[in-house]
Amino acid sequence: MDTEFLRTLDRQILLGVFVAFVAVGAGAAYFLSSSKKRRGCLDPENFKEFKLVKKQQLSHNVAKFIFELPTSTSVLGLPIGQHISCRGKDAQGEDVIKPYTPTTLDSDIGRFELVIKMYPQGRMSHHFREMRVGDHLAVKGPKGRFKYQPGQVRAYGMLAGGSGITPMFQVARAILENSTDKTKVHLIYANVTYEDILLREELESLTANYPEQFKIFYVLNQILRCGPPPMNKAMAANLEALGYSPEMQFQF
Ligand SMILES: Cc1cc2nc3c(=O)[nH]c(=O)nc-3n(C[C@H](O)[C@H](O)[C@H](O)COP(=O)(O)OP(=O)(O)OC[C@H]3O[C@@H](n4cnc5c(N)ncnc54)[C@H](O)[C@@H]3O)c2cc1C
Repeated sequence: MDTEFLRTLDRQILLGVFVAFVAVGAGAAYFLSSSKKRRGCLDPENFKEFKLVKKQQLSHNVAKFIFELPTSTSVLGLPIGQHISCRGKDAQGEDVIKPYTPTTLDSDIGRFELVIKMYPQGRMSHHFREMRVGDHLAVKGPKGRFKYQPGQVRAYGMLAGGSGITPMFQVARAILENSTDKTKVHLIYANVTYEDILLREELESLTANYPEQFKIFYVLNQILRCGPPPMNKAMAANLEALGYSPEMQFQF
């Protein structure tokens, strides 16, 4: 056989082997990095500390807390519809643990955010009020029974009051930002005053971006109720707990 032909063939084989190695290496690196990314930073058994890098006051009693993850490509690793347990100290210095739902998803890398409403007498509220940039928050998770599968239902009806909006926002965002998920979301969100509406801009931007899929109904000031007695009783108690005094409710 012609030696020139053989040399060309050798070069082609070598080039082929080299390209194959590069492709396999790149594939392995991608797989390792994405599986590492998917692993997340939470531990269901032990509290882990996350550094507060920004605290943004949104109103007199609501603030957004931004926590840093170990690297700029880390994800929290919280399944949709689940929450975390946060540990802090109350005004007496006693440990307190409460559930919170981040408003960020795993598509938000390197950080996670909490929007917290702080009540004057609240034990964990005290901890968040006192937190300063550079402090660490002890977090454990994931927690929760709700498991979301894209497209598992035709539509979700959601009922939220005050800070109860955070799990709804998390689920709604995950549905709407997934272009293959056509689930509709109808949210009724109750607050005492307009100023109390949490995540208002974020919710408005979801309604603007997904007008066919996401509908939100705000309820303010006065509630008109009608239903069977057990339902009326339960609604009255729940609404009062949300801050609607009996004068703000009317029962037909
Ligand atoms: C799954 C889940 C996710 C949650 N996610 C968030 C979140 O992302 N952001 C957030 O701010 N909260 C969230 N919460 C509520 C949170 O867990 C605490 O209940 C809240 O922060 C109050 O805790 P605290 O220790 O400060 O108050 P506590 O010491 O338990 O209560 C003290 C007083 O504060 C007032 N108070 C407490 N809670 C309420 C309330 N809901 N409405 C009106 N008055 C109240 C009452 O006067 C009460 O007597 C979530 C709750 C659940 C179950």
